[in-house]
Amino acid sequence: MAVFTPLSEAQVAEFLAEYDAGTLTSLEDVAHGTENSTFFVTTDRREMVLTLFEQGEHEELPFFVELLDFLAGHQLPVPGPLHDREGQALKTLAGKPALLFPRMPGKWPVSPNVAQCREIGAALGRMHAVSQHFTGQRPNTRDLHWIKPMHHKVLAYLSPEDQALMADEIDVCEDVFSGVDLPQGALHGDLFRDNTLFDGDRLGGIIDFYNGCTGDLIFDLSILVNDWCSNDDGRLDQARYDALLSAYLAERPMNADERRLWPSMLRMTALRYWLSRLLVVYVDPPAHSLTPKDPAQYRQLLGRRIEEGALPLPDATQPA
Ligand SMILES: Nc1ncnc2c1ncn2[C@@H]1O[C@H](COP(=O)(O)OP(=O)(O)O)[C@@H](O)[C@H]1O
Ligand SMILES: N[C@@H](CCOP(=O)(O)O)C(=O)O
Repeated sequence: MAVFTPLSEAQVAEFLAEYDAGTLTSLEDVAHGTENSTFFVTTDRREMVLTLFEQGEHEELPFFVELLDFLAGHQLPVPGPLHDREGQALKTLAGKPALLFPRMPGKWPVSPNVAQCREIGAALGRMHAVSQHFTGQRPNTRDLHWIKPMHHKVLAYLSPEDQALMADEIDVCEDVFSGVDLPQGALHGDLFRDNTLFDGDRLGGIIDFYNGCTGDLIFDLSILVNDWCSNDDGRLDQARYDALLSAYLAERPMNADERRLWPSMLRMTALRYWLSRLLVVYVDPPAHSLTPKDPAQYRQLLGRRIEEGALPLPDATQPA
């Protein structure tokens, strides 16, 4: 997808004059944004990314700014938004809410290797160790409170077996998670490979925090593991799984409840993406022409997590 709101160099030069970020030397549309208009902006001093918010909940943007400010302030590899000379990060450009970010190096890892899994596991562990102290609040908009009512919208499109699987999984989740208080903190909320940038095996940055929220830390970790450590057939790759989790646990050990509920959380977030992808395909397709992500991939992943059963966690004291 391309840019939805085109910008001229003159518009961006005038916008940049409000920051202490140098003089515009080049402006480039970013072709592969999916929801917002994104531009690479280069000045005589630095490289940046300009985002115009085209959709979504604009009233949520101050939360994302606060979260990114907090994480960047703790030296995590995230693009902390630039603030203008008045101290404002969230601005308006071409009538749209706008944020300017530092440009992080690298590209997203299509087939992540063990070293990259170790790196992202450690980064999320460090992020969660500090994000437990973040004081902002935004409830998780994709947890069981969302899954349960939304699943009714897709049942009609599923085979009888899949209808039963979805309903049974929701019952299992309600049963195992009820009455348990898992460690909380700020979450990325969608830490797929394509929301990271790697320069070789070095993590350049974690981007796209627009699913950011507060909630169960292992919700975030299980999204990461399902996407980064599954093979094409949905089975977990043991080496990537061990590397990612050992690195995470070395930064933020899990408590007993988290260890016990870990296999259930992997299943719940597989269900979450099976459902969100089904909703995109059948119920609420995007206005613009995007190829929807395949729900069947996460249906398969859920089946694999069920087959795998009580997955052991690696010992954080043993380097993978
Ligand atoms: N801070 C950044 N540094 C480098 N590249 C970025 C940064 N932010 C976004 N990008 C690039 O722009 C693309 C689109 O950004 P993203 O925030 O994911 O938009 P969308 O929500 O529209 O998909 C990303 O895939 C990435 O290539
Ligand atoms: N990474 C997701 C896409 C974003 O999901 P959403 O539910 O927050 O819209 C995927 O691979 O499905």
